[in-house]
Amino acid sequence: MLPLAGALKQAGFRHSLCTTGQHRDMLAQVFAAFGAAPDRDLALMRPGQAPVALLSSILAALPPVLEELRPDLMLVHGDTTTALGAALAAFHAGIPVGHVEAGLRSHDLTRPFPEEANRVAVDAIAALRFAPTAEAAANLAREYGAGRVIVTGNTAIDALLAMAGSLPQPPAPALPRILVTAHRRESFGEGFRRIAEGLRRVAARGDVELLYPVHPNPAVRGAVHEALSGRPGITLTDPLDYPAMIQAMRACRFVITDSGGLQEEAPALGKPVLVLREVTERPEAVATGVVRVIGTDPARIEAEAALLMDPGEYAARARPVFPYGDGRASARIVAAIREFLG
Ligand SMILES: CC(=O)N[C@@H]1[C@@H](OP(=O)(O)OP(=O)(O)OC[C@H]2O[C@@H](n3ccc(=O)[nH]c3=O)[C@H](O)[C@@H]2O)O[C@H](CO)[C@@H](O)[C@@H]1O
Repeated sequence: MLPLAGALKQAGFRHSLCTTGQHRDMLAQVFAAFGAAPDRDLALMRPGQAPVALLSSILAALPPVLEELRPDLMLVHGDTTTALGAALAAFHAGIPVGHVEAGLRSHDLTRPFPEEANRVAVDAIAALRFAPTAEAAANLAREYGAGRVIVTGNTAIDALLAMAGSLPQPPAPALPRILVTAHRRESFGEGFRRIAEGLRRVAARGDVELLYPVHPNPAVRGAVHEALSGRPGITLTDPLDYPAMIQAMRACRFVITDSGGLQEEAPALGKPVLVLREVTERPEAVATGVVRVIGTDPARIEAEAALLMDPGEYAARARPVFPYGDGRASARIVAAIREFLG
């Protein structure tokens, strides 16, 4: 959202940046990287808080803020519980909602959980739906008709290209590096055990190193450290700050992940992605061949990683593709907002 905030400011709109504090430790460094700061920090994150408890705190904390600020529009991004809570609170206050990253659908309400349901609910409420792709816009048109859907690209790609452009080319690692992230709720338990076994098999090749920045959610951290800590060829780290994450993507050979953002970012940086999910809401990069959805079967993870170690196969699948935006999403969103507010 920070590129969009910058574009709004430049266009002469007054805005107020409000954070709920969901993932607050990961948020501070993002603001720092963009030289920005929140205007309001609701500081609602509590240890061990389930998404539904966070949702109820947002619904309690936001109304007085909205009452005070009385905005003409509330903008939310993506599929977090924060986005859902903010959209609901704005809707109840009679404030129109603009949804950035609208229309993504895995078409399975339980995967990713709870994000798919969050997206559907936010889109239902939104007065303006900013779809990253034509396919996302088509999903919205099927559900709500074509009105108030604008294909803009994702502001996440604005952020990525701006930040990557300001960083030097990272040095090449000694051994080919595979960047790994996995933190989806629907993978907790058996899914993580299978993913860990797959990663151990990949590391056992001996000709690669795996770099895994581990999500701070205690349910993720515990399981990952127990399964993978101390394994040769596997480095577990704390989450990387955003510029370091971009450098890690640029320096790696390919990415293995269940994340959503990385399915957009890594292809824009020319890196193949193996997705540890059964379904994705981002089919566009899959269609280019740069991203492949492989599930969590350890043998499949091992085999797909082996394929990407093959020079010919790699050359065919490692190229920059930009299905999720050209870095100008914020400008398009600002133009649409200007028209909407009149
Ligand atoms: C279900 C799903 O697909 N939802 C996605 C979800 O994102 P997610 O939960 O899949 O999260 P990630 O994509 O992994 O990361 C987020 C960002 O943080 C960077 N990052 C990551 C690890 C690290 O150590 N250092 C970092 O800097 C990374 O590069 C990226 O920019 O929420 C977003 C908001 O609503 C949605 O837009 C998006 O649909």
